[in-house]
Amino acid sequence: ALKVRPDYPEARENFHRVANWLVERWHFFMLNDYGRNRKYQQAIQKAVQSGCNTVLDIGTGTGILGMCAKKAGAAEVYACELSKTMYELAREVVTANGMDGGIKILHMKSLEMEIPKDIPQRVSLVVTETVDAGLFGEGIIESLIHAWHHLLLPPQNEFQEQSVTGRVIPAGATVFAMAVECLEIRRHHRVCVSEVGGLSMVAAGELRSPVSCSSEPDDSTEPYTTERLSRLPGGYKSLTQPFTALNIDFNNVQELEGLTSREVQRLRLPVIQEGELDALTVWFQLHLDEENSLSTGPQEDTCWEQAVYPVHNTKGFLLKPEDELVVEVSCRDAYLRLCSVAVVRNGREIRLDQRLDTQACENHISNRNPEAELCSALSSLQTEQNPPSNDFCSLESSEIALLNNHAYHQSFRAALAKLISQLKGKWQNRAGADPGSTDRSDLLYVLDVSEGFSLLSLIAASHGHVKAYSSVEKKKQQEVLKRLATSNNIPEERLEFWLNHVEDEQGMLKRPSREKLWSGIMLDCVETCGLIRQKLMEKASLIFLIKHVSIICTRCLLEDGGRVFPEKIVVYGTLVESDTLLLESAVQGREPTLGFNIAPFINQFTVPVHVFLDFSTLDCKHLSQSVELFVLDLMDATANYTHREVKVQATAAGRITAVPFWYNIYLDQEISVSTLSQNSHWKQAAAVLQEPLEVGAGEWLRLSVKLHKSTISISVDK
Ligand SMILES: CCc1ccncc1CNCCCCSC[C@H]1O[C@@H](n2ccc3c(N)ncnc32)[C@H](O)[C@@H]1O
Repeated sequence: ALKVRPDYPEARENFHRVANWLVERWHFFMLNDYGRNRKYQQAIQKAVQSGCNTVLDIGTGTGILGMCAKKAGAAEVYACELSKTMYELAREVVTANGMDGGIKILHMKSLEMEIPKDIPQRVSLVVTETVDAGLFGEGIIESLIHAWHHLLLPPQNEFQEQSVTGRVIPAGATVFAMAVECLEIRRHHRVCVSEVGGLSMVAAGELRSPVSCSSEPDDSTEPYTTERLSRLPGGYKSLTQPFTALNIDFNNVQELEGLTSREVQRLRLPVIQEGELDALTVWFQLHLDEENSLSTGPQEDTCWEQAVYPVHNTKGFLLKPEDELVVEVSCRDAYLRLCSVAVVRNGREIRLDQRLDTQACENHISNRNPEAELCSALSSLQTEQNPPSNDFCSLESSEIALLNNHAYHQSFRAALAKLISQLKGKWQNRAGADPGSTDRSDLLYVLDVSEGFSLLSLIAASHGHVKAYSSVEKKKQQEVLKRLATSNNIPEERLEFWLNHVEDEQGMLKRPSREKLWSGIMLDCVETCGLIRQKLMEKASLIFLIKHVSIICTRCLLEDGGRVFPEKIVVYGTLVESDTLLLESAVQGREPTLGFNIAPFINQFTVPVHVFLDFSTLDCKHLSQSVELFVLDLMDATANYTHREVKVQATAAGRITAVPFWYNIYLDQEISVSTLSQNSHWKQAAAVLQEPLEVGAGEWLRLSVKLHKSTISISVDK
C-alpha cells in the first residue's frame, strides 16, 4: 500500500507498527557503534590474513560482518540469516556494495545448513554475533556446537600439523555478575506496598513477575529480563564486587558441549555494603580474538543492555558487609541461570529461596544471636503469606509496577468517592427515597475495562453501594481479586467478572441486563510504552455513540451524572537535542558502518515514534519549555480535533532531534495523574525527527500535531 500511495496515513501507521517487530530496534544502535564494528573488522582482517580463506557469517543481519570478510580478501564468503526481512535486506545491502558476486547469502538457520547442499565444503572461519544481553539467548552455544560438527574445519591441535584449521570469532566470552540494590528493578518485580487504593494487599498472596530463575526451568517464565543499568532512574547500589560467573572458549567444542551438563557452580561473594538484595545483574566480554574484546558492561559508553535476574523474596532482605552471598550459576537448557540462594552470616548458611521451617528458626531464636534476627525475620515473611509460597500469581512487570504506583490508585479512589457521593446525593433528593433503603435500585454500577490485571473494580466496590464489573480474565488473577474482596470486607456479590470474550466492544460495554446504566466506566488510556492505547477513541466514542447518533438523545451507556474515567487527557511535549534517541532510531550515514552503504536500507524500518523511553534519565539538551500539544476529551469524543498547530520558542540554540511527550490524565476536573511522575508505571514516547533541525535561541518553531486513530504524529518546522 505504501508503494502505491506513500502518504496514505493508515498504511504508514500499520507499516510503522509492523516495522517495530520486523526489525529489532537494537540494529540501529549496534550499527551506529563504530567501536564494535571496527573491532570485529580488525579481528576478521587478522584471521583472513593468517589464512582463513573461507568464511561463514552466522546471523548476518544486514551483512556487515560478511562484507568485512569479503573486503579483507577471503576467497569464499557465505552468510545465513533466519529472519526473512533481514535476509532480504542483507541481499540488497550486499548488492548495493558491489559484493553480490562474492557473498552467498542463505535464508536459513545455521543448524539446518549441510555440506555440500548449502556450502561446498567446510569453512576455516565462522564469524557471528548471535548474542543477547544474557549472552546465550540467541542460541550461540547450540549454533557453534553444530558448526564445529558440520560446517567448520577441525580446530588447531598441537599434535598433527594441519594446513588450515577452523576457528570462531568471537573466540570466547567471560560473563560477569554483580548483586545490586535497585528500587527501579524492585518496583517492577515485587509488590512493595501493603495497601493499594485503600485495599489491604495481605490476602493477595505472592504476586511475582514472570522473570524467575527458579531451579527447574519451566516455559511460563523467562530466566532474566534486560535493563540499561546506566540509565535506570535512581541508579543502583553494588552490593558485591563484579565477579566472574563463567568463562567459555568458543574454539573448544568439548567445553561447549560440556556447558549444559556442567554441574551447578556455587560462588560465595563478600557483601561490600549494606543494602537490600534486589537483583543479580549480568554482562559479558566477547573476546573477538587475543587482542580485541567487546564489553556490554554497565560502565561502558556503548549502550548495550545488561541481563537482570530479580530476586523473589516477597519482602526485602537486608545484606550486611560481613555477609557472604551464595550464588548458583548454571547453564541448564542453554540459558545462563543465576540464583542468589543463601546468605552466610557468622559462618551459618541461611537459605533464601526455600520456605524456612519455623521450628528450625525457633531453635535459633533461643540463643538470641545475629542470625536469629535474620532467621526470625525470614520466618515471619513466610508465615505472613496466606497461601503456600509456591502458589503465586504471575503478573507482567508493568502490572507489578502499576500496583506499586500509589498515586494512580489513590487518585482513582478519590475520584470514585466523589462520583459516588454525588450520585447518592442525587438519589436522596429524588423521590425522597430513604437513604437506608436496601432495594437494588440504589446500587451504582461501575465497569473497569482496563487491560490486564487491575484493582480499580475492587477500589470502586470498596466504597459501598457499588456493584463493580472487572474485565480481569485470567482465573488466577480473578482468585486474587476474590481473596482481596473477602479480606477487605467487600461482599462477593458486589464483584462480577465481565468476561472479555463478548463478541465485540459494543457487547462488552453493553449495559447490564437489569436495564441499569453505568454510573462509571474506567478505561486505562495510555500503554506502558507511552502511546495512547489503540481503540481508545473508538471505545470512548462508543460509550457516547448513542448520544450523538440518534436525534432524540436516547440514553448513552452512562446514567445521568455518570462518568467515564478519565474524562480528559492532555498531551505535553518538549523539544530536545538527544544523540541517544538519534542513534537508537536510524543509522547515521556510512561513517559508523565502516564506510559500507547500509543506512538507507535499514533506515527504511525507522519508526517516527520511539517508545519505552525513560525521559527522566535520557541524556539530552532541553531546547524548549514543556508545551501542551493536544487535548483528548473523552466525555465528548467528537470534540477531538485531529490536527493542531502549536508554536514553541526555542530556549537555547541546538539541534532538535526529538519531541518526547507524556500525558496528564484527568480523572475529573481536579484529580489528575501524570505519566511522567516518579513512581509511574508508564514509560514515555518521543517523536524522532527525520532530519534534525538547527535552531537559534529565541527562535519560534511550529509543531504540527496530528491524531489519527489514537496514533499521535508530530512534525516540527520553522
Ligand atoms: C543487545 C544485544 C547485544 C548485547 C550484547 N552484545 C551485542 C548485542 C547486539 N547483538 C544483537 C544480535 C542479536 C540477534 S542475532 C543477529 C541476527 O542473527 C540471526 N540469527 C540468530 C541465530 C541464528 C542462526 N543460528 N542462524 C541464522 N541466523 C541467526 C537473528 O535473526 C538476527 O537477525
